[in-house]
Amino acid sequence: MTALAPNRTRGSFDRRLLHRARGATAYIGVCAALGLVQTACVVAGAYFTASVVAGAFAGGEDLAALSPQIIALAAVLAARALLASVQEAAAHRAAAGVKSGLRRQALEQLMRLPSGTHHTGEAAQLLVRGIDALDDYFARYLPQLVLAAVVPVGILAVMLAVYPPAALIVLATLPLIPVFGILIGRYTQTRADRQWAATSRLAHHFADLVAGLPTLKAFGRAARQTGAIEVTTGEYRRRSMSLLRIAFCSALVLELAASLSVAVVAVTVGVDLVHGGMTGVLGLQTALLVLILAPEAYLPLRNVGAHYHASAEGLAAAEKVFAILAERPEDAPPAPSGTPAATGATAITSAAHLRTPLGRAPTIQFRRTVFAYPGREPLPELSLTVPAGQTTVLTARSGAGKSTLMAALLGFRRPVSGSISFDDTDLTVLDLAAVRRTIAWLPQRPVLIDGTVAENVRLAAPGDISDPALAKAIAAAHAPDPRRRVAADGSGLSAGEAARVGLARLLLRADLLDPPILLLDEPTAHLDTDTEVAVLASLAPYRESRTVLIASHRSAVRAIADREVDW
Ligand SMILES: Nc1ncnc2c1ncn2[C@@H]1O[C@H](COP(=O)(O)OP(=O)(O)OP(=O)(O)O)[C@@H](O)[C@H]1O
Repeated sequence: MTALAPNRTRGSFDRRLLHRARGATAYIGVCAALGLVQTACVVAGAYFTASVVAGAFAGGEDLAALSPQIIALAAVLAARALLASVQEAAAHRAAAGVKSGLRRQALEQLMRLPSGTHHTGEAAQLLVRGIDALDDYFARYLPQLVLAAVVPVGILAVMLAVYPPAALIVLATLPLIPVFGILIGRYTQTRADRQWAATSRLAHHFADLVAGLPTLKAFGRAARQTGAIEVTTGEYRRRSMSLLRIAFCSALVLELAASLSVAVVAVTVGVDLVHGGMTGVLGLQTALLVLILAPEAYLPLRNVGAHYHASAEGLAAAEKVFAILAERPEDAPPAPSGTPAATGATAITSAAHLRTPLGRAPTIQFRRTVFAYPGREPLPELSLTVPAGQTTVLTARSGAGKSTLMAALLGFRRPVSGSISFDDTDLTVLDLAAVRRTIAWLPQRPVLIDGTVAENVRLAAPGDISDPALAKAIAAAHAPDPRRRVAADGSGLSAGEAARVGLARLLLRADLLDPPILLLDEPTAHLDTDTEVAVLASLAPYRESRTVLIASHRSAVRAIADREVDW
């Protein structure tokens, strides 16, 4: 699992997040509008507070005389509270929209990518916890970013109008906050990276340890892992504490810079008051207004820094999602318009098309096809014909590429050279979704979900599946009791039972969708001879008039072959 390290290169405002999601741009508009109203509220609140205090202390006004200002102040405070809740609601709406958009796009892309490209656990963590972390980005960080742009400008304008020296002091000291923030950020960058790496190592270590616990126990090595865990968690603790120290120091520095700046404003205002630069009720009111406004000018900038750290994980997750979205799927999109696939002239574009009026299943041809996995020697070149309507058994040695070949027919793998064709139409110009609908596939290790055997078999085809159809497939495959519970890791079933659940799925798919191609990868590898014979007998009617490709070394399977292929 890779750590979700914060985005270091693109800064904290990722336009792609806004472009990718409907409603997010509107949300920024809402934030800007609310920011303006909030600025007005800050200024109005300061004004009314100053006038009430100055009126009461310097002007000697009583409660009745001051009540209009007090009511106005209460209204301003209520408006601020209302704005905050509107802001919160808008933020959650926007975040929900962006998150579901990102999840949908990432899921679609993951389904287009070859299986195994991404670690399942990592992808699940990214799409669930990682993307959820964007809440902080939308609900806290972005609004503060907008406020940081609007509030100081509004306050400076008011200060410039009522007391220019304070405006100049704030103008001169305000940039210190982002400058200090950036300097501290740079300093913490490497440490934060190391912290993310340590978190990742710890997560890996734990996951591996738990998965391997039975083996470790069997070999009497479980106790020794305690030391290893101590080392990893110790490193994690040290790095966390060091990062926390920096976080506290950084907050202190920003706080100090803001406080000193406000103190300079306060001293200037105070000196002016003492030396008679500001006199009377109006003088005190102006002084108070400036003193109340000064910290408000620094506040949004300080908050931006604080909320950036909170939203870093969400940003990092978004970055990883964008990396996935940028990956080029091996199953490239269908051919551009004008090509045979697009016009439908010669292409296989639907299951119905494959079921030709002759009821003929396609001939599949691999011509000088070479497959290669990253970092591995390419597999040997292969030319092979799988004749229409016949059963071909692949008997090549283990590791020769039989499963790879089946994955390629489903579009999960692409040859680096050579071609694959269905009835002389190249796979690359076919609509992959349509091709997949024409195939029923039993992988070597059928994927299982948490649930009952029946629920697992029902994955064969979309839509409602009748109980009799389900029962027929389960019986034909000699699968276990449909009510039995299965875990996603296959526990609850033996390897042979799991294989028969996969076979029941294939048979059900064949019954419901009538695909003209069957691919079976080691269908009887874990079965005893009697069950194997029974299962192969059940398969016999399904093989008729279909192009069937089976990978197996078993003699009972080889006995049903019209053709055997080795390489
Ligand atoms: N995801 C992968 N990454 C790297 N190499 C892989 C991957 N999948 C398969 N290979 C390699 O490609 C080769 C062919 O694998 P494949 O599973 O297609 O063989 P096979 O003929 O089906 O083997 P078996 O009979 O043992 O199932 C093997 O050397 C295997 O190690």
